[in-house]
Amino acid sequence: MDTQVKICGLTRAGDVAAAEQAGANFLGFIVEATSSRKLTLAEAAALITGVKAHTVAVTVDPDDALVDGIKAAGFSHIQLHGSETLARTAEIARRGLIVIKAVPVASADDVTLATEYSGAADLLLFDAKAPKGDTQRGGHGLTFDWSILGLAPTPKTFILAGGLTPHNVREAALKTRASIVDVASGVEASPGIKDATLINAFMEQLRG
Ligand SMILES: O=C(O)c1ccccc1N[C@@H]1O[C@H](COP(=O)(O)O)[C@@H](O)[C@H]1O
Repeated sequence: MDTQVKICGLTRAGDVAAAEQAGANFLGFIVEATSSRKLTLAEAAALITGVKAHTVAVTVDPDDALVDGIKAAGFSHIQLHGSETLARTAEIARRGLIVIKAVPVASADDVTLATEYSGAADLLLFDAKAPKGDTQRGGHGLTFDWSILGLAPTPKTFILAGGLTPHNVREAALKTRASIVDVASGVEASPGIKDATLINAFMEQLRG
């Protein structure tokens, strides 16, 4: 299976090395957001030095200064995991980063709505909805009903996130035909602290 992998919420150099060694294609860092995995931009920038995989700065409603800082720091991608409008997403894309727009999914309508972002963002990421009242916008380890993605047209290339683990990643990839699968909590010992054994198991299970 040639599904690509994004390992997200990295906070330590050793975990970055373990993810790269395991063959992750995208490495994600939560920047300046309400998160148990959050880093300052300077901390995240230090972690991507020498990294060969695509580097993703995960943000929630970033302002222009943060977007420009992320570009200047050398990240290839920015992930928008907040309430960015279509216009704001297009505006951010014009600032020169590859844009991933995250969309919470609970119904076919959410998928239909998400595809409106296809023209503005380079990639769509489907994630589970955050629990009500939780200020952290992602990384909850919650899955959503993957069959929903079959109820509305999806782009040919998209990212599947939300509660993926070594135990369910193969089934998720087969059922959704996602081009990229994304994991944060499913390969962790605790928030932001990855477990190399789980990272390797995730890759092995996906590859079958
Ligand atoms: O992980 C976080 O702390 C986070 C905070 C704010 C926005 C997004 C965040 N994470 C993203 O959520 C998905 C799903 O995480 P999980 O695998 O269910 O734990 C993750 O891949 C990040 O892109």
